[in-house]
Amino acid sequence: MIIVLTGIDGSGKSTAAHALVNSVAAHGGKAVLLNNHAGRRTMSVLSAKTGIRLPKRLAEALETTFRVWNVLVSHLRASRFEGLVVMDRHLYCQLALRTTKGLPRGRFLPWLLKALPAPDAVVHFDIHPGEAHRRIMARGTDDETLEDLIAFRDAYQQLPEYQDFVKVDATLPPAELARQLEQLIVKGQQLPAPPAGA
Ligand SMILES: Cc1cn([C@H]2C[C@H](O)[C@@H](COP(=O)(O)OP(=O)(O)O)O2)c(=O)[nH]c1=O
Repeated sequence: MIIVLTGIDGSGKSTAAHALVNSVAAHGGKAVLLNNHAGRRTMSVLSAKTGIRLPKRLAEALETTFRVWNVLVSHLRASRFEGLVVMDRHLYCQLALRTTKGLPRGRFLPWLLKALPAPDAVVHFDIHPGEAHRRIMARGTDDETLEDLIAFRDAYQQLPEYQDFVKVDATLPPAELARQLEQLIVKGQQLPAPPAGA
């Protein structure tokens, strides 16, 4: 079973993904967490340190390359794993990021989404950008502006796939969020159909 977690930075995907995998393992189940990051945090830290800002298109092309590579490796690993696979981020995130940069979806990412095995569910962590921004500032490892987070949230909501995402309230206490995610897995058969073309 493959569960994909999406949502703007600071929405709590990584925290929930770790909690979910640990909880399944604690109950004797098999679960693995696969991270489909695009190197954005590393690039933003490098950019802040060096003062070098890559042109928008080049930065996006690099992110897409990292993202696609990680997604492909994750699906390869998932195909060899018997148990719950939790993917932290996926190609949907890149499609939303492209929108924030005024770029079209293009053909490649939608094609790849269709070609890859469909996740059993894409869970979207819904959060007010202001709260996500507060968390990112407290995390202190990277930097996102409130404006970028608002644009990212709006871009997710514009995705044609968004209507099929399973939305969860990301401001719930982590234990309650974990409980909801575990319920989703237990009731796997009752999950809504995966996003079209995913
Ligand atoms: C889930 C959660 C996370 N946090 C913190 C932990 C992290 O430092 C930060 C962001 O969480 P994180 O899980 O890293 O979010 P994402 O993977 O979506 O970027 O917020 C809270 O303060 N409260 C919460 O309820």
